[in-house]
Amino acid sequence: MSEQKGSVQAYITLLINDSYLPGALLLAKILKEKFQTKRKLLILTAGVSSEAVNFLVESYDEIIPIDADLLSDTNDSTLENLKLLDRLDLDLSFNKLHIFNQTQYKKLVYLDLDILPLKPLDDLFEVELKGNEIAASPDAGWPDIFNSGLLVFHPSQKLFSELSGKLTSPETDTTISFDGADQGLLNQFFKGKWVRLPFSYNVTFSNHYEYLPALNFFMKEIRSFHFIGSSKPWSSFEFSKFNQLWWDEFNSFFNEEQKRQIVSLSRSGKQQGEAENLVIPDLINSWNRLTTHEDLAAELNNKLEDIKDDSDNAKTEIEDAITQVFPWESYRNEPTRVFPKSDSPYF
Ligand SMILES: O=c1ccn([C@@H]2O[C@H](COP(=O)(O)OP(=O)(O)O[C@H]3O[C@H](CO)[C@@H](O)[C@H](O)[C@H]3O)[C@@H](O)[C@H]2O)c(=O)[nH]1
Ligand SMILES: [Mn+2]
Repeated sequence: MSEQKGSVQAYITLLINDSYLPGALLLAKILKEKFQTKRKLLILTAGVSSEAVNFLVESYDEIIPIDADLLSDTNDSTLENLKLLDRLDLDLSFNKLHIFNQTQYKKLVYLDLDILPLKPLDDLFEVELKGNEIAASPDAGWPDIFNSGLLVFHPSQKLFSELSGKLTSPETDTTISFDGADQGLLNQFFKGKWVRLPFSYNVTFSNHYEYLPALNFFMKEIRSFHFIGSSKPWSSFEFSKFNQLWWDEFNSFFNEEQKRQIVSLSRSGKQQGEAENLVIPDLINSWNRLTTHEDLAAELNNKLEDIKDDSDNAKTEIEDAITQVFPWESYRNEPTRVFPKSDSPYF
């Protein structure tokens, strides 16, 4: 990879309040320190506290403030769709459109802050795009569309104005965004211009539906996990082996004092809409407690003790969680390239 290439290509992400700060800091650590990327890391910010910015400057090469009001002009139909999705917090997600306006770079890889890379992602910059094509992985919820948490694209003034123009256009119905957020808008806008990346680059999964045999079989291929949904690993102390994977990484990069500060900032960060209801009063205490596998095992054992009735299912579930040894280590092997070769079996 030449120096010149590195200077016109960058990773970009978005932070629109302090509540996603833990994700922003971990993502940067993983890309820079764990996977040693030479690409620059950019972060678009709006409504972020100065304390949070102090943390960001240590990890990101450029902090680019954006005008959050520019694109938050959501109409009634947008809000109706967000209600249907039960994600009123995504009202601000149209700010993601600002990534298309960063024309000082030729090619960008956008990552959501709830993405945990498990392998290097630099080969995404090699994806070939013609004209205004966009590369992304299919969404687990509806695989005929792409998930907008990981995107490869060429920024352009024309693209940005066309996309932002959609938000203020007189078409106020679902022809703009079928889900009321950026994913719907981008899928409708880039219809026919989507370069389909393997699912393994952006594994969107749900705690309610896991296709475990596939997960086991394709484990070594997984490049990143995406913690979609309103509950993020840093905002929940629910046990899941996936959340634990995020915490293991977070704990490996930050000391107790840093964690306390980052988590406190995140907790006091403004939450949007119904997300406020998800704030659990003693979350910080739980975070502080549940920071190692041993703590987690102890916590689960306590829960097990607490189960007095004979609710066998719940008991089995927790026992499984304690004993299940998930072969995470095998994720850490070197990845095999699966694109841009079009004869790849994963296309
Ligand atoms: O309070 C917030 C909310 C969002 N974000 C940023 O916006 C991104 C998108 O929000 P997220 O909670 O990650 O959305 P998802 O749960 O991943 O939901 C899906 O739907 C969203 C709306 O279409 C898309 O933006 C996502 O890529 C898609 O995965 C985040 O990663 C952050 O970068 C913040 O900084 N603060
Ligand atoms: Mn996301």
